[in-house]
Amino acid sequence: MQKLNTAAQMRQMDYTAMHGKYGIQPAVLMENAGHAVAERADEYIHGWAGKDVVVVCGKGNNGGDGFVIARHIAAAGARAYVYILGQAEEYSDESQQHLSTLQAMEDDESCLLTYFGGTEREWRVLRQRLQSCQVVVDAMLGTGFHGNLREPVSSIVGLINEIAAAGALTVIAVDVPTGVNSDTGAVSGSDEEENGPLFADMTVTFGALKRGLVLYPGRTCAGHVELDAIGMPAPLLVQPEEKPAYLLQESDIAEVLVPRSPDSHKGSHGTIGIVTGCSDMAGAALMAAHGAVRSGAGKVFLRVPAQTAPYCIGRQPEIMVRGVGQGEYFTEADAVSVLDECAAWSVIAMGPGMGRHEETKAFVKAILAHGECPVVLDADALNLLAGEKDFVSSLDRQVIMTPHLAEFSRLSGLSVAEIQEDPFAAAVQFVKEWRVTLVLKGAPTLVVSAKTGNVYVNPTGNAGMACGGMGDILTGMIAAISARESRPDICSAACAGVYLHGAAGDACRRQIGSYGFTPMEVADAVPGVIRRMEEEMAVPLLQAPMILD
Ligand SMILES: NC(=O)C1=CN([C@@H]2O[C@H](COP(=O)(O)OP(=O)(O)OC[C@H]3O[C@@H](n4cnc5c(N)ncnc54)[C@H](O)[C@@H]3O)[C@@H](O)[C@H]2O)[C@@H](O)CC1
Ligand SMILES: [K+]
Repeated sequence: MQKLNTAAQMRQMDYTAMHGKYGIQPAVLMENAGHAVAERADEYIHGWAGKDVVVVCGKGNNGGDGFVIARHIAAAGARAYVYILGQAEEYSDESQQHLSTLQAMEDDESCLLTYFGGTEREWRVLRQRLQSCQVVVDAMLGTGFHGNLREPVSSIVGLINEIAAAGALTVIAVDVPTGVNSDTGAVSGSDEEENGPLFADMTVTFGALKRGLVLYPGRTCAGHVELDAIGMPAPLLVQPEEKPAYLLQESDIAEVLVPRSPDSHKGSHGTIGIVTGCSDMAGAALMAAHGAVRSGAGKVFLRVPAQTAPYCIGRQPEIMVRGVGQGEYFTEADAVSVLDECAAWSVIAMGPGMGRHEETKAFVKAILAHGECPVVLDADALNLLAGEKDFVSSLDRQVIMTPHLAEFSRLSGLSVAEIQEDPFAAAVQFVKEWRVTLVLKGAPTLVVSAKTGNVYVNPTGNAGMACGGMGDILTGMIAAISARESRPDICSAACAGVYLHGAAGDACRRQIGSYGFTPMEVADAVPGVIRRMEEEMAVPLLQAPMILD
């Protein structure tokens, strides 16, 4: 797992490294940061030697990193044109130290400094330099940026974007691309185009990933992201933050998908009860069930309203379908027969294609109020439960809710814009109030643990998955994974489901293309993704065969 830090958490980490017990000199940390960018970008740009490079240095410590970078790339054979946006005396001590080293190199043709005052001539020369150079290093603003870009940074960003879009200019961002809020991924100038963020090809970030690099729209500005520890003491790199957030990695998923016991039987791998559907949405119920089957469920029972059953029976032989009651949708009276059998189930999933009838709400509440096994709630079950915070938060069972943005808006009472402004904060607050594990589906999907409040961000998935039915598959997958033999923690099951679902979507995109792969194809790709993980990772997910041929 990779930590996803805020600017405040980074400031604290930097402060502890420098002024706490570790006592690293500020100029050394900055040296390491600048050196890391020069080193890591070297391969990306195919070597600094012989290249003309514009390094734009802002007034803060991000600019100080730029001074270090200029020295290193000059030593590697580049010619560095350094544009300095602050006055020497405005800089921090460590930045001034690195600036004076650069100033001492001024006689050397490899490093040319310009204190940028914004005269007409300076703008003209900057434009010409950007047009004729091969690489630009963005050391304007890092974690200190907030709000909308001010001049002259705003126009410099516009100029770089314009020239990079037109030609062969590679943009390397230092820590965070200028104009991206490192906490929320919000970008400058959402309303005024001329004030927008910098679009980098590569970002080298320091100490920990920043949330703004994985949340949209910031993520689209960052390009290829590399993380460098810049010599931070190891305990600081791994120590949990106060409100932790993490980016999921494949190795985290392997911990959930442990090997199947060789003597296991279908009962060991979970009995999944999918209770959902209504007459005009039988497909959603079937897709949820198929998601469970393809995730390795031992047994999958599908319970649908009686009039939906004819559309489901016989469609997929491994799914055991039964119609409940007599109607087109579930009503409270139907709950008795489901409650009778669900004592034997490992998990219940409800919601896909269930419809929003008031009588169905009473049904959902009756099922939730009785029994102990975990429940996965999606789609219409969520729509029906909007406004039922007190009921849900008082339930004595583990609940996973998997809303997309619009469903989450209905549930939380926040507008979509309010959620997008700071999705981490909205998701964490919701979990605190509703006492459920939350899977907030989107780009990217966030998982928030009911137990700890920790946030996990999923890196897999693609825009080809933005179509009806994908969420239904995910519901079945999470249900099946939570019922595995290893009985993973409910949040781990949600994370594994989300990660595998996205990875299966990525496999479909590679094989079929970005348009037109189906939810069923994504489910069908899941076993292959697990097999690939088994082959590529050190952790075996399946037992070695007893007879080798
Ligand atoms: N010791 C440390 O704290 C270290 C910091 N490092 C670098 O320092 C950066 C953080 O430094 P700072 O806290 O000085 O912050 P920045 O350098 O990111 O930005 C601070 C400057 O940005 C200006 N600013 C803020 N919002 C603006 C806007 N909307 N338009 C125009 N200007 C705006 C402020 O007035 C201030 O001058 C990190 O991103 C990283 O690159 C690294 O050198 C590693 C060590
Ligand atoms: K930057």
